[in-house]
Amino acid sequence: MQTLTELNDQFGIPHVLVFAEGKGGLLCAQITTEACTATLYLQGSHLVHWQPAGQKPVLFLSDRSNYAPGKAIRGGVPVIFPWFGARTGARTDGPMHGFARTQLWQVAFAAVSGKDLHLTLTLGPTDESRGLGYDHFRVAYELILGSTLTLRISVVNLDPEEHAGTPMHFEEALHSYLAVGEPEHLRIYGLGQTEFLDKTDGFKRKKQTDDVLTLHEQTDRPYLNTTATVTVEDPDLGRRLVVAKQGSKTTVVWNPWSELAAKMSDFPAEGWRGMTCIETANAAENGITLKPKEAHTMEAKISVEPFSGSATERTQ
Ligand SMILES: O=P(O)(O)OC[C@H]1O[C@@H](O)[C@H](O)[C@@H](O)[C@@H]1O
Repeated sequence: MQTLTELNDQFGIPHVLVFAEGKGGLLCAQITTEACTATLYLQGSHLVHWQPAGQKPVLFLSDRSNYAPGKAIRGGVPVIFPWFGARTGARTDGPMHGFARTQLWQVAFAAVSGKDLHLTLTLGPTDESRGLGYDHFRVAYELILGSTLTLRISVVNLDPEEHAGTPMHFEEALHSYLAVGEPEHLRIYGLGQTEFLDKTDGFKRKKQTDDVLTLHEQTDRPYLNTTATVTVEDPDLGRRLVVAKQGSKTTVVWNPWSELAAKMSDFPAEGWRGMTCIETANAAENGITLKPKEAHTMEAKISVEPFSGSATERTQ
């Protein structure tokens, strides 16, 4: 495990990148650049805060979140790997949404380029992952923190047997919790004519026929086979959040709404009114299979634009 002293000696950048003890004694990186402020916990490589200069925070973070070894943080951008949701298939053991979000990641690189901080963390096999059957892999997670946020996750199958080795199958998600106004006022563009699994209705496969998605109840939808940029118009906060992506064919829209929120011990009862997740993912039939030595990269880019319209002004 990298100690605080080692982290600050090797990667610290005065006034820009400081490693410190965060909530629950967990190690975190505190970031202040000309363009933004941000906080990332090394457990889970979990970005919990990103705020471009002159903007309100872009990521929702639950004020009832756990901060403890082995427990997932609620909010920010959990890194989901190597399965999405409950594990399915030949083995069904292991935690919901995989082990990556509760493992301690290693800091591998930090540098300022222009107004952005580039930060890379890596995760390799651990006792827990080996016990769950993941022995030969490495994940690199590169964050570019500035006036926009770029999150890039690369996975390589390191099976030593190049030809006779085992293909590695996985799912992944950058589970971004967007901080928004009243969810019913949002207009979400980019998912028209796209099929999704409705997890609130027994995983039934359905199709969104409208160009714009509005939310009125608990929503839990992996949209499949889509590479589209998603735009969230938020009249309450007067901004448009744009989630663009590469190497991703699944987009998940999740809002627990009142009933599920009330059942979540780490979520404020009214928290669902200030968040909606737009997740950049490869899940279900879009899961990735890598031959030995193969790698795959998925990227999400989140940006903020001003928006002065009302919730009902635009129909695209
Ligand atoms: O409570 P967790 O494990 O962080 O998951 C939160 C939600 O994450 C979403 O991505 C899933 O589609 C939902 O089904 C799930 O409830």
